[in-house]
Amino acid sequence: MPSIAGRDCSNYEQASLDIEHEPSLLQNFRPQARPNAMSISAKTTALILLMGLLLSLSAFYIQRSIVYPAFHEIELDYARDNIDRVVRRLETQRETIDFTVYDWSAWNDTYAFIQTGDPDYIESNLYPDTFLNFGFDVVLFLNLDREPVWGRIFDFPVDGGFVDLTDAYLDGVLAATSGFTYRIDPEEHIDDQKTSGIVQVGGMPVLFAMRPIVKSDGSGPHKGYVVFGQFLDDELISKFSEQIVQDFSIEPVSEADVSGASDAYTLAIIDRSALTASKIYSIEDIPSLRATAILPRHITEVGRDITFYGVALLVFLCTLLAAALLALFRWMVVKPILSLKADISSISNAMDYSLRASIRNNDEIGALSREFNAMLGMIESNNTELLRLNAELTSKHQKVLEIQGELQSANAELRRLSEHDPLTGLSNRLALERKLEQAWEILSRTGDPLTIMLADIDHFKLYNDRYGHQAGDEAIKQVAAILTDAVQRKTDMAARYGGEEFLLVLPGTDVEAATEIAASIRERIIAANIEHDCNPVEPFLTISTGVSTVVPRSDLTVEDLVSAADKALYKVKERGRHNFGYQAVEPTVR
Ligand SMILES: Nc1nc2c(ncn2[C@@H]2O[C@H](COP(=O)(O)OP(=O)(O)OP(=O)(O)O)[C@@H](O)[C@H]2O)c(=O)[nH]1
Repeated sequence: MPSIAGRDCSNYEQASLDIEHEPSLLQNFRPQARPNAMSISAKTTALILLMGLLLSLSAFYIQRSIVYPAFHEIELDYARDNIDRVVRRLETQRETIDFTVYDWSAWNDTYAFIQTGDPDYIESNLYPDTFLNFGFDVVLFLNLDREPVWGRIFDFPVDGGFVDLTDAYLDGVLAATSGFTYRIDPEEHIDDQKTSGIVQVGGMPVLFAMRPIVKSDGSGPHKGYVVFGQFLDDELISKFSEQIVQDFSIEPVSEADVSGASDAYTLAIIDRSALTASKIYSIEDIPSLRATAILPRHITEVGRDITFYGVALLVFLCTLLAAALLALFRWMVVKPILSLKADISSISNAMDYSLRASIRNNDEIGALSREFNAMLGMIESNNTELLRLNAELTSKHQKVLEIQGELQSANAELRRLSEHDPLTGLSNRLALERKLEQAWEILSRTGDPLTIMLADIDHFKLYNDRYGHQAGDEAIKQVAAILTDAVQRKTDMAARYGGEEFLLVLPGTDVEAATEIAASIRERIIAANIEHDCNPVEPFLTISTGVSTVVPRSDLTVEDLVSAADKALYKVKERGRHNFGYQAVEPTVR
């Protein structure tokens, strides 16, 4: 079992080992990139692209939901304005007819004419060029019975001539317009004694105005009616369209058609490039015509173009901005970080903590580099201190090992001294007693025999007396060597039992083998021929040996065995020495 010192020393050794391998251990802690790790560049690119996409979608949404509808609303306003212009043109024309009617109806000459039918009045005033100038197709002078005193229906072709259509249309126009006279209230002020409207004659709308014929000062009673009118034919509509620079068409409506919404606009989109705008033209609150214009959707097209090019420009600018931001980010952030990482990797690979990372920027990454360098400084300092401590520890460990070696030597020597006889080097009494107890216990279990031999030098007192005590010691050492050689087995033991007495322990040796060994010892002593000229037995040194063998059992003890050997020795001494004898073991009577 290793000593505590040894255990401590092994700990020191491990500690020393740890320090020596510190760099490689640090390498084991180097973080490994995760397989699915996403770089900052990729994340930033994704973020910028996402922001660009969101921005473009927002712009697209704003354009579609705010800008484009605003353009559409402007377009509708524009359409309403245009159809209003059409209606205003019709109204202006109606007012023109009415004003002209006013001139003719509140005139003493007309007042006289309607009563007399004076041909001079006709000759002087009612010639076709007059109406050609006005552009009026219908000219009626009606008496109070609504019968024409004079009436003509013309058509004025574009060549400047005129066509008399009186015969074809007079009755129709009369039938359609004469019913309007009830609208004129003669009790009203002269300015309000009027009516106007649109009637259908032969499928053609006629815009007309009617006033009662009074004197020039506006006094009555009225004697008839003046009706002027115009066919709202294609020619006139084209003329109006040119004047207001807006094509339009008209169609008759009745009150039932518009069901009270006489001024309502009707706007309908035809396709991407055109829409229709309609409005009811009412005269004296009576729905008369529906004017309809087909309008190009220029504003919507402009809005659509602005929307498209606006979003396209925004996407383009976003892309440019994203690319610029990304490049800037890579230059300002990613590149310095990669440079710092390269520095850290090379320092880590070189395991040289005296190296430092380059500080390229004076920003957060520069601050990070400085912090890293400061940490390297600490590691370097700690490393140096660790190396110093390690060297110190190693030195102390060496000393401990030396002391441990010395202690082990001393222990071994102590153990040897405590178990061996200093003169002969044989086992001493203490080791002998342990050996006997151990052998007795083992053999009592195995059932094998245990032999002991008690050898004693004959007449050794005489030897000492003859050759001196020092020579006696040498003789004792020689006999010890002979006995040691005689016992071959590892389990055997030769011990110094007393002054010139020796005890051999031979586990597993029976009587026959023991007898052979005893004889062999005797032969070796003879062969050694150690001079002892005052030995009464032989002229050389002799020994006597008592042998005893027993299979250890519970009713016997080691002392019984030793006692038997002692008896055997005693008998050999009595019989003249220089021999060996056997004595069986007898239990001690207790
Ligand atoms: N030189 C020396 N003499 C020893 C030592 N130990 C014992 N002796 C001597 O051995 C002698 C033993 O004498 P005795 O016990 O009378 O026996 P013996 O003279 O050998 O006669 P027997 O045993 O009867 O044959 C004594 O004189 C002891 O002094 C020793 O270590 N060295």
